[in-house]
Amino acid sequence: MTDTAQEAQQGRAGDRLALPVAEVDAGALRFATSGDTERALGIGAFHVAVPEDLDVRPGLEFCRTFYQPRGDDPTDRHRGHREHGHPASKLGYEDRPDQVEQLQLESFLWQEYLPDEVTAVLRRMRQLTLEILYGVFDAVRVPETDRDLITGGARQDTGLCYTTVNHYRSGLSDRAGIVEHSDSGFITTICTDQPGYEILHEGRWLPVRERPGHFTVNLGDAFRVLTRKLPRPVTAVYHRVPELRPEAGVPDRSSCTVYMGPRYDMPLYQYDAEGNLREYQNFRDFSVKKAGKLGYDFHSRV
Ligand SMILES: O=C(O)CCC(=O)C(=O)O
Ligand SMILES: [Fe+2]
Repeated sequence: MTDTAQEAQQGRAGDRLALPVAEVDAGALRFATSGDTERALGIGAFHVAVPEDLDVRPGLEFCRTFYQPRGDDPTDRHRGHREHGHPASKLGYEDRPDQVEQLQLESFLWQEYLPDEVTAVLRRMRQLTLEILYGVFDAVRVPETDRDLITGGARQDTGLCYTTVNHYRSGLSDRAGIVEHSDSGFITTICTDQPGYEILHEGRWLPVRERPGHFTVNLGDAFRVLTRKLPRPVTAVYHRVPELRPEAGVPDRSSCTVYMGPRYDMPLYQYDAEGNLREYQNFRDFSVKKAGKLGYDFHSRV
């Protein structure tokens, strides 16, 4: 095989990484081949087709308004989120040290704080994320009977599920778009409007090849810890967005995500080599330590 053909087969051509592709069909996650499943678990990231009847535009449009000052309309939920305070949330708005500014809201607060059409998009993304999570549990053979315990009840929405709405402020120079990190939970589904997402793959940072009409899905630390001693451990993908520069006529990069992980009052779990489930570490302790390593303050309200 030529080098180029080999690289294309491995999903690396022209120094862009082509991720494995899956779809959710009648609630079940399907990769094109079993080789794709293996690659997806090894990379810790893959693409999933956006369902045909899901229009993500209200989500992406909200990424372009949430940080704007609210006008005279006190009921406007599209704008004013920098100043809002979101008192019912333990997360809320954050001005990060990198280019990104973020609004993070738990799923039980979407209806209260977000425009209805944004809540509708996020709820569809949440359902899809749950189906993908269960598909990955199947792939690594996590027994059905353990899943409610491990996730804190992702199916009943009693685990931790939140959205992150990202605005990359291209006007801020000399800083990363979003600094390299792994996500802390089990899984994150990302909807974005522009390239920029990069993965650390075999020791090199590679931009991921865009696949229109697809979400990008990341596997996170909670999955890595859970499966570390199993025959098929999954990778918590290390990812980043490098500094973005302003371009005339091009809006700032946007993304909105749905994240699922353990609640902060729960343990992370891990299977031992015999396949027995053990408590590993309190998830809040794990998260505080990790934020410190990244140079972030951990959410002050959690
Ligand atoms: O904007 C992106 O593509 C990635 C965002 C991200 O990594 C995050 O919100 O954790
Ligand atoms: Fe991330």
